[in-house]
Amino acid sequence: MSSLQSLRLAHLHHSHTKGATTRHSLMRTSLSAVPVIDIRGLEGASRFSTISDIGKACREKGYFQVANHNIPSSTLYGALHVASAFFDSETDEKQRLMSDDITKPVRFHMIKEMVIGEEKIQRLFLKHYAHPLEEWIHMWPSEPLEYRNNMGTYSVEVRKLALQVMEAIMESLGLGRGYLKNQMHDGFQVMALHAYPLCEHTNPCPSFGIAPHSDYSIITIVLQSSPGLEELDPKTNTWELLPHRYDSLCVHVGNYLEVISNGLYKSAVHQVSSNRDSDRVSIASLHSLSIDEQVCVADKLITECTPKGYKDSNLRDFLRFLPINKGQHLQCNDYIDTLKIK
Ligand SMILES: O=C(O)CCC(=O)C(=O)O
Ligand SMILES: [Fe+2]
Repeated sequence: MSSLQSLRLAHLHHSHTKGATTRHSLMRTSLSAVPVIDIRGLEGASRFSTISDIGKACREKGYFQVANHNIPSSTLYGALHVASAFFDSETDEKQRLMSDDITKPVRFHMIKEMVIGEEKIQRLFLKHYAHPLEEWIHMWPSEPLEYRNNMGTYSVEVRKLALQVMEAIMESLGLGRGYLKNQMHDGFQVMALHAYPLCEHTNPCPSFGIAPHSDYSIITIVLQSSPGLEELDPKTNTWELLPHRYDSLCVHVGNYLEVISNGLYKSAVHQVSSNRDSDRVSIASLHSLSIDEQVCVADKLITECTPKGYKDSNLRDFLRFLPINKGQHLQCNDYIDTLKIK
């Protein structure tokens, strides 16, 4: 495939609206403010300065883009292509995987809204567990035919990158390279795929992609087919539109990294605005410890001046928390707020 421009979701040209009241109408800052980490710097003599740059980005922003990772463009495009093809297809697979049960390891969901008495698709969503791959891949969509192969290849590659980044993050916190290494190797990976239809409304577009939220992960790595992801800059309280480069990936500090770091690295609050120029597909890969493994504040980061700020918790606690909070979309920092020791 030569270009992501061909990633069109032709039949999804529905408008998607959500109450403008939920939208954070904050100013956007310039594109250049999003930190970019050249991940090759982790090899060799520049490791120390790269780790320090990663630490600064996590502390000051909670997000950064990764350049020069080893994931081939063909793997990125291949994953976006099958994601798009799945959302675009009319197969029974969607029906088979459709569910409101958020505890299912593989789940397809359609978020619809009433717009002037008419039901419109706001967003399509497919979630699947991804690690260990052999355990889950047979449950993934079997159509399009290349889905499992392309998405499987990407999930393995992005996990390697996530492990490399998490190791560097632990080092940046002064916890050492081996901190939680085995637990992260045995950890959990879930992929959340989204398709956002084109917004048909004229400016200002009243519709909304995903409301502001933070992720239930240590880190999340997002791949997007076109711009739309916006990050809340905690210092300026403004939204930054993530610049779109075809082969760059965005890393978010997730709720569990906020816990481990005792609040030194805060969860990235992000949202997706509606698309006025094109349909959009994204693949978020969420990485955390295994489902029953307790995540605790690192002992080394608990001091007299910085007492333990978060309760111990695990992913299963989060899954239990979701249904009582309507299950679909957490707003901002709903979950992490329940873990804070006040
Ligand atoms: O569509 C995106 O870029 C972001 C998706 C997201 O925030 C998520 O899956 O948690
Ligand atoms: Fe997210």
